[in-house]
Order: sequence, then C-alpha cells, then structure tokens
Amino acid sequence: MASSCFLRQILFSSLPTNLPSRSDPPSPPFPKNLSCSAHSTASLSISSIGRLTNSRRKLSEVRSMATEKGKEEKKRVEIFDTEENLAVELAKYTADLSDKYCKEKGAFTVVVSGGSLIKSLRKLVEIGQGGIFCWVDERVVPKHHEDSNYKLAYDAFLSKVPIPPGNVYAINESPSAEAAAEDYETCLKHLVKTGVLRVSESTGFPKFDLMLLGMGPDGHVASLFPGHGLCDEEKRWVASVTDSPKPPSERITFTFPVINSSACVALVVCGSGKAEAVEAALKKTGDVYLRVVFLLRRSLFGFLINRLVPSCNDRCFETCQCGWASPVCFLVCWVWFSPFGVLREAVL
Ligand SMILES: O=C1O[C@H](COP(=O)(O)O)[C@@H](O)[C@H](O)[C@H]1O
Repeated sequence: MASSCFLRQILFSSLPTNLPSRSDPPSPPFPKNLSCSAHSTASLSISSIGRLTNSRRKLSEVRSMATEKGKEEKKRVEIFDTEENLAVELAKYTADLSDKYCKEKGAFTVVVSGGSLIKSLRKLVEIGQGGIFCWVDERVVPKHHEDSNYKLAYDAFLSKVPIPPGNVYAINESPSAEAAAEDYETCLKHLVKTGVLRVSESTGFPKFDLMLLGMGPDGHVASLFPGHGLCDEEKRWVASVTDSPKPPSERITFTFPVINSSACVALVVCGSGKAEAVEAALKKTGDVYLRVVFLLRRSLFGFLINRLVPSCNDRCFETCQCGWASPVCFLVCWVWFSPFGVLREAVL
C-alpha cells in the first residue's frame, strides 16, 4: 500500500487540535517549480446513481462503476448520516484517487473551492509530494485576508501537512480581477506545458484529476453564479468576476468547460439552507435560476450529502429549518420529506 506520493493515512484521524485561528496570517507558499512530468490519458467517469448505504464504500467499488470514455455519464449521490462521516469518506475518496494518479503518472492534480467544503476536508492530515493544489475560484484579496480561499485552505489543512510549497498554486495578488484571471490562466498553461497538468483530448481544456467543489445556497459553484453570463463562457479557462452577488465582488473563477473536463468532480454539500438547490440539481428539469448546477451535472461525479440521523423523524425537518441548531440534522431534511423530493427517489 505504500506510495511515494499520496494523501494517505488520513482516515479516521481526528481534527488537529492545533489549528490556527483564521486571524493568524499564513506564510503563503507561492508556486514556482514543479518536477512531476508523467502523463496519463486514463479517465474516470462514474455511472450509477443510487443509494450508498455503507459509508466506507471502497474505491474498488467506485472504480467498478467507471465507464469508458464516450459512454453516458451519470451521477452518484452519496448521503451521510453526519458531517463527520462525510468528512471521513471524502478524505478516503481523495486519498484513493491520489494513490491511483500518483502511481499512474507521479502527480495528483486537485482543485479545491472555498467555503464550507474546506471544513469537510479536515481529515486530510497527510499530503505527500505528488499533490498539486489549485483553486477553482478565489477572491481578489491578499492571501492573508479573511476572505481569501487560499487562507481558508491554508489554515485548515495546507499548513498542517508536508506538501511542498511549490505544489500549491494560489492566485497571484493582483490589482484587478482581470489581471489575476489572466495570470492564473497563464499559470495553468505553464502546468500543461511542463506536463504536470493534462489536457482533455475531447475538449482541449485542462483535465484535473479531481475537483472538490462546494455549492452555495443559490446553487452557485466556484464563482459561477446563477444567471451570470460567465456560465456560458466557452473559450477562457479562467475568468474574472467584478460583480459577484456574494461579497467580495471581485473574484476569479474556472469556467465550466474546465470544471467539466476534470476526470472526477465531487460536489460536497452540507446544510439545510442548500436543500432546495440540491433538490433542483437532482431533478431532470428545474427552475432556470439554478442552471449553474445543471451545467455542472454534465460531468458531476457525485454529491456527498449528509442526511438525517436514523432517529430523526418528520419533526427533524422543522429542526433543520431553524438552521444549524442541531449539528446532526444537516441538509436534505426538506428534500427528504418533501412530497416532491427527488432525493427520496434517488436513494430509495
Ligand atoms: O463564495 C464562495 O462560495 C461557495 C459556496 O460556499 P459555502 O460556504 O456556501 O459552502 C464556494 O464553493 C466558493 O469557493 C466560494 O468562493
């Protein structure tokens, strides 16, 4: 099982007790040199949507669901009793993919978002030489700023693991969103040129091994917001946003062609406030305002969603509507009990 580069030994570990406070300024490693150069055209696309009853599903089972290129891609929904189980399984999933790609090509290119996803990545406590980290979106703020997605990840796990600083690709601090987006796209092109990052043969866009994404209550993914013209972007890899409806207004974001060219995408969603968006995402048709999620559906690997604890009953729905009062009554309660809830159809 030994691997020279991996995100292993992360399972069932506890949350580090020495996490710094968000106010601690990070000492940001900024990328320059990379040495990995191997290539692979292997791709995973997951078929089968259904119930996952065992939160310790092994990767071999996941792999058995992989389809060959060109076959219809479907999504898989995983539902967890608690956010803790979600975090453990997310770490295992990521570690297994890391092992696979590091063995195949000596590197594992992984992209993270900001937001609540980062907390659910806390089980990633050991990251080896092969992990290459990029951000699917970033706010145009200094790296030590509270709004920085880089700082969020740095404080939560990047500062805790022995990842080479040169493997961490934060955005360059730029005076404008446009300049930052251009710079980051150049950075991606450099990774492609040096053989660290593959390019999808079918789309011509960069093909990351894994994208770990969150989703906002409005259904936004990365900094692609429902109804925003950037959702239709077909050429650029990285785009600037100057009118984000969620502050801060200046951001950069990967475009959908890049996100959808990834080998694997995990959309990690927690919280009752996102139940409506989840329901819409799982429907075959839905309100146009959630079109962002539908765009992502094209290559979505799976949702990682936590659900009611077994002892919950219909009253739990009311609890969840109160917000975060009960830490175990996350998400999907509304979806689960809604007469229109497609999630129920998906998992039963
Ligand atoms: O602004 C952002 O929001 C989304 C969702 O965040 P969450 O806290 O609701 O999970 C996040 O995925 C994105 O990276 C971030 O820039």
